[in-house]
Amino acid sequence: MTLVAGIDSSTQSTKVVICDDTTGTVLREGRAPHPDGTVADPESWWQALTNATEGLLDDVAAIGVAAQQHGMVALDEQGAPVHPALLWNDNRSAQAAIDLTRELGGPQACAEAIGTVPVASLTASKLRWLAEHEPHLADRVTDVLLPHDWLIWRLTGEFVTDRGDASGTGYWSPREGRYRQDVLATAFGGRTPRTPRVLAPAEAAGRTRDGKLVSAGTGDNMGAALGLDVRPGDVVVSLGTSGTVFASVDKPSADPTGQIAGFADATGRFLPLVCTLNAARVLTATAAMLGVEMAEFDRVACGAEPGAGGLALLPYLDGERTPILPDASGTLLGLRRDNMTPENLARAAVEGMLCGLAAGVDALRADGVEVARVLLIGGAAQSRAVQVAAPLIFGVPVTVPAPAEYVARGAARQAAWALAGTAQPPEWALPGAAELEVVDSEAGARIRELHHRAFTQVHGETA
Ligand SMILES: Nc1ncnc2c1ncn2[C@@H]1O[C@H](COP(=O)(O)OP(=O)(O)O)[C@@H](O)[C@H]1O
Ligand SMILES: O=C(CO)[C@@H](O)[C@H](O)COP(=O)(O)O
Repeated sequence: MTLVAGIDSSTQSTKVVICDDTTGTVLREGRAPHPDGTVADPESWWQALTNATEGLLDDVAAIGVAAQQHGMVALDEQGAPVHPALLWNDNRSAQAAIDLTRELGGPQACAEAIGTVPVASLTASKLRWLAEHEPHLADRVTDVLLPHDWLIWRLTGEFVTDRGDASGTGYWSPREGRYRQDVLATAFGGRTPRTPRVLAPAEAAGRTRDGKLVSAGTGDNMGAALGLDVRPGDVVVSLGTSGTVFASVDKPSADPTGQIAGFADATGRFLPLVCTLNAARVLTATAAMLGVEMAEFDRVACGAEPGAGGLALLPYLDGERTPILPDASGTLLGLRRDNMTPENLARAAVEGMLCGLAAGVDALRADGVEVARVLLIGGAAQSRAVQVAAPLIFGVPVTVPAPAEYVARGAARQAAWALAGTAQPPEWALPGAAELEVVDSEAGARIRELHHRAFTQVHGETA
């Protein structure tokens, strides 16, 4: 049996799976936490990767790495970061995104050029922030990498990336399949640092010092799409640190409203994606406020009726990316003496988080994406309260794949693909799944309406 490793270096932790390359069966797993925060020393990812893979890689033939998207790793001539990496969830670049959008000719021109209207998360916005606020550091930058590119560089010594992660920079065009040096120069005050070579989906990045093949790697959402083998009609909702909604399609998106980021995927297709800043941590923060563990939180939330007695939580605890409200905070509306219970509050947290993602499903549908079912993954997909509320709020059948690290599985599948050198990735059967049917679509519609009214009341119709 040949073994392949998949590594997911996401916001909160690094996860590793060791799989059989022909079936995808997971034989061993590892994980290690990342420090909290919206900036990071890339060395902390390397340390976590080293800890999470300890003793797991000896008999592995190939390695794939998927990581959190967009993070700005700006290196000097010696290969040292000139500034701690600014992560996707760091909002200091919000004004830079607005300025960059204007300089590039407005939202429509941006969507056409780079597939996405810049928001604070994009690497291009972060480079603009660096150029404006730390010009002496910007002058020293020779290479700009993303988190997965940096890890691949540490593993192989090569400066390479893939089209999936490149499409999240804001200076690589999914439609044209090439870097837009003009956009990079505009973002970075006329500077044009080197960018990593974009590999084909099954191309290898290189080898580790001890001879293991390393595949191109990709962004974590592209990794999940590969790990789930997403098909037409499937829309994935991932409830990790971020909440993401995405699908695999054959044409690039160009949404001038800025809701949908028109990314590329890791197979040669496209991955329109809506991303919220507030997902699993809305639940953990609410649980902490109620003074309960997550298992108890689920029990409490399931004790409330759909609609949480009229409570609506707009869960913008870390600001928000979609809708574009980087400076927002959370709002709880509808409190009365008779509905002010822990049960309703817990349920409102679940419903508020899911309503933001349901708006993302609507946006993809409006963009022409077929929505036959939602595939629910990520840490918070394991919450029973989430599983109860999700079919109501999404209004379509929800499939919860067996608990697994799907980003890491996608990275492992890419490694197996690079090893095989075949035209298509290996067929890996998915482990079992729970199917959740919509039981009361009227209750779901009422919850969506409650949140829409709450949103309009606080942020206006067009925010
Ligand atoms: N049963 C659960 N209910 C709610 N949240 C959960 C549950 N299990 C894990 N989580 C949360 O999921 C998050 C981790 O999800 P994950 O998809 O691994 O995130 P990321 O990939 O962004 O690091 C953590 O915030 C964790 O607290
Ligand atoms: O910025 C995005 C997508 O555009 C995020 O989805 C990041 O890629 C972080 O992912 P998680 O750590 O939440 O999985």
